[in-house]
Amino acid sequence: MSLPHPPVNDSVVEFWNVTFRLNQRNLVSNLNFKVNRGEALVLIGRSGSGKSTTIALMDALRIPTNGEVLVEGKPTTQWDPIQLRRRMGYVIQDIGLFPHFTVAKNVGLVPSLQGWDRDRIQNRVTELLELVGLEPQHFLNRYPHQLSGGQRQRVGVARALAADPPVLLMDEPFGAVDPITRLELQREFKHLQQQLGKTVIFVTHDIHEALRLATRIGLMQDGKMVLLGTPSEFLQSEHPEAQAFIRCLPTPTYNGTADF
Ligand SMILES: Nc1ncnc2c1ncn2[C@@H]1O[C@H](COP(=O)(O)OP(=O)(O)OP(=O)(O)O)[C@@H](O)[C@H]1O
Repeated sequence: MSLPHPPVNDSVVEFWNVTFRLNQRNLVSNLNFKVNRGEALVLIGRSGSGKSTTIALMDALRIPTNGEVLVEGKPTTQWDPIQLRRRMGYVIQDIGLFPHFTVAKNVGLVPSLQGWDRDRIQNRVTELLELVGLEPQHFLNRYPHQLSGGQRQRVGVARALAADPPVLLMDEPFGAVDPITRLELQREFKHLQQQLGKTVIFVTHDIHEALRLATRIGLMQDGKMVLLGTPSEFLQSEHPEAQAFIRCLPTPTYNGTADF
């Protein structure tokens, strides 16, 4: 009789007692949590609560003062930073598209840096634009300034997905668009995440967004993670900071599960 396999450690990112200190101040302290493969962990918190710092610790833009951040089981300090960042697509609010590159060139940038041949890049770019809902023939040759904010955000998501990284780090990626487009982007993003099975760490200070997108929500306050749980656990929490966010919801009966 064969023995059962040992349990597989399926955490993609792990924080072990992580503190990051700058100018004699802890920007985050004693963070302990794991992000499982395929989950969408949403970090929520007020401005300045440490969300972006937590993300920066994942791709070694910040190195812990104490403790360790493991990515795929290896401390970020032991990763080659370039290899590490190739494992992680990064999307930020102010998207950072190159203004003098067309959409096609922006989206195909990482694959071309990785030496893919031209046809493969072209196919990948077309596939990704379709995936994020931008008709390739209309958008391939446009420049970022010829796009709306929401279209730029989509190009940013396509670019982050281009080399098929297993992890996506998204820091307020839908911040700069009107609420209708934002809802549309959230909907498409959720669909994409489920379809592609990516592990996503997503930062927001919008409670609606957190409830819509998260498999789990991590609530940050003053550099600490004060709550980590599913959306329904979050909604049931009596933590004062969770309550403060819940009060921002339009009706007390909203349960975060409504279709959108
Ligand atoms: N380079 C820096 N030098 C000094 N303090 C910094 C620096 N970067 C961030 N901080 C401080 O660290 C704390 C956490 O910042 P962080 O950007 O992680 O917060 P956040 O939750 O992402 O905020 P926001 O929602 O406003 O983006 C804040 O008090 C911020 O002022």
